[in-house]
Amino acid sequence: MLTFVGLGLYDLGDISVKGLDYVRNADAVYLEAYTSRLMGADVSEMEAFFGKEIRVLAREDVEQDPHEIIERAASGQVAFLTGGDPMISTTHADLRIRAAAAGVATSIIHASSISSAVSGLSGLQNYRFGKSCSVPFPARGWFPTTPIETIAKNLELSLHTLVYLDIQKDRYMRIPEAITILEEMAEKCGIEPPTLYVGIARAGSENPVVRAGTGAKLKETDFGPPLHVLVVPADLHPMEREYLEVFADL
Ligand SMILES: C[S@@+](CC[C@H](N)C(=O)[O-])C[C@H]1O[C@@H](n2cnc3c(N)ncnc32)[C@H](O)[C@@H]1O
Repeated sequence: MLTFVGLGLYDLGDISVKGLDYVRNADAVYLEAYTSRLMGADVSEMEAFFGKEIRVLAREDVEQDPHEIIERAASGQVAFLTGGDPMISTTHADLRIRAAAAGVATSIIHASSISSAVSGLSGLQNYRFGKSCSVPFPARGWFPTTPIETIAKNLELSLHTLVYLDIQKDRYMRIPEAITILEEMAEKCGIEPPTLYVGIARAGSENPVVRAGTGAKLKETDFGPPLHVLVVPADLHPMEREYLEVFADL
């Protein structure tokens, strides 16, 4: 059995009781740490908490060569851990399909996700979000503008945009850098940059920071350590505005 287990948003207290029980009884435990990270616990703390050795997976281990995971799941109980909910904004649908094709049973143990936490922290209504996008760290000769195009299309439809920020081996994109990149993308595409953002840091922790305002204001705001995420809101419903005034310093 291959079970996708969500770790939730921030630390070891965020896994469900069902998830914890499964991991503690698993024959093998893998951790996918490239689409999201549990910033409030490192791998050795997780190993001590679960009482299991954990193998940390690189993107290639999952997307190109998942045979080991599937083989072990064919003969035992395998836990595949992911930050947040395991099936939100990740590529794990492919792994589940491959396991099913190999005749291996699969299941999902869900957990809290950044995609729902943003609504609670910002007051922006869940049903008003359009397509989400991700801002990658620019690389030499590579500067895609799809994120700002997605935001522009959502704004035309009066929909909010959830903007995920890039995670690389040892670096995490932060809100001020993401806003600067979005502004450069807007200039490159000849469109107006967004006039309002909501920045959220460390959702799920005891001290998440949530601030709403212009790009200039948020670039000057100290959001503290990662993970960070952004929302570009469309026109605000009066209740959404009031919530941002009360809880996000709008
Ligand atoms: C691709 S998404 C993966 C989402 C994850 N599977 C989930 O359900 O929460 C990862 C991105 O979401 C954002 N993110 C995830 N957890 C976060 C948190 N606790 N606080 C702020 N941003 C977070 C970051 O921008 C991060 O790069």
